[in-house]
Amino acid sequence: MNATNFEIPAIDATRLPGLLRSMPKAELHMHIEGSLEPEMIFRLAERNGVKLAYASVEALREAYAFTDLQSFLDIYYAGASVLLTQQDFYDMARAYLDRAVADNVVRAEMFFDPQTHTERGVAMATVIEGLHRACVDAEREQGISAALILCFLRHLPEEAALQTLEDALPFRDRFIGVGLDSSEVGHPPEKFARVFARARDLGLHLVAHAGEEGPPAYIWSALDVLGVERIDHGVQAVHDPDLMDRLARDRIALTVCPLSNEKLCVFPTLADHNIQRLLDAGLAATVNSDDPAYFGGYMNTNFTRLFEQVPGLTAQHAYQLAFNSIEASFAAVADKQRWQVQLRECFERA
Ligand code: HPA
Ligand SMILES: [Zn+2]
Repeated sequence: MNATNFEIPAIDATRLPGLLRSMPKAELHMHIEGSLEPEMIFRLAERNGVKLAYASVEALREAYAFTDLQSFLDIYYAGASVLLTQQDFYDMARAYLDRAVADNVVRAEMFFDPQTHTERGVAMATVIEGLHRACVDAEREQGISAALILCFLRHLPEEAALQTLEDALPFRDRFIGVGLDSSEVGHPPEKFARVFARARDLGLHLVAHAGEEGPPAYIWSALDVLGVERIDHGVQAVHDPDLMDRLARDRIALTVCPLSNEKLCVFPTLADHNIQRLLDAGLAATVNSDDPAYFGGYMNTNFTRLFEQVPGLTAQHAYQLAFNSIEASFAAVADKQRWQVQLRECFERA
């Protein structure tokens, strides 16, 4: 099914990797703390006098052998412990936005986890002002449109999320929405009903991780209890035909993360990924990098490896994925229309 009404011209398969790289795209699911490369972790640890549990960049990288979400999160939170000053948050976000620009990402909506930092004594202002300044400078100097989404850690109580939202309100104009991340199983979306209701009253966009490792029921409650506009991951939806119908009917975007799913063993191999099934059922699936420094690649690596490994994916799917990402972004309508024109021209030229 094609929700764009644009049948792309016949494209030689050898041109597909180049197209995947050059097409304009939006990244809607990436955790800025997950863009900390081992080299930067060591540089910041030295700058801030933080002691690391690993002797070298190589030793740290070797520890990136994950069996599930929790095995990753343990290392991810340890890596984030080197972030202390506003400059640290700025440097991390500028480095990611540089990589995004190189991958022809025209819009980046970046998750950040304030509780990971405020629990260590870092001020909310330090986190948000550093990240925000990076967005402003990247936009001005490189033309990328960048925005922030504040995520609550779901393994912590809802009271902590409510307090985090209140603490962030002096910076209300610095982020566009709220999300829900960290350990999924055992922490269903409905645990956060009150804080999402409060965020909605504040006019914030709402998203949540659901159906990464957790069951379809978590996707239903993210939609019907939290009222989210997009589902982060959502790949477990295929186990519930009624849910598939609902997601297709309402064009609820799924922000799918192929290399993340491979590294966290959500699918046995990348070739087993169900993204083609999602797209062919008319769901607004998108491709994203999640935690690019930990999972083996940024946006274009996610696209090119996915299309190398999943045999049925075509140029029409590539167009649909990029179209969906722009459509599902929270950017201004005029910007979205401009990027969709650029996308179409990119395929017409190919
Ligand atoms: O993939 C993820 N899932 C849940 N929480 C996360 N925090 C960073 N990455 C992830
Ligand atoms: Zn994620």
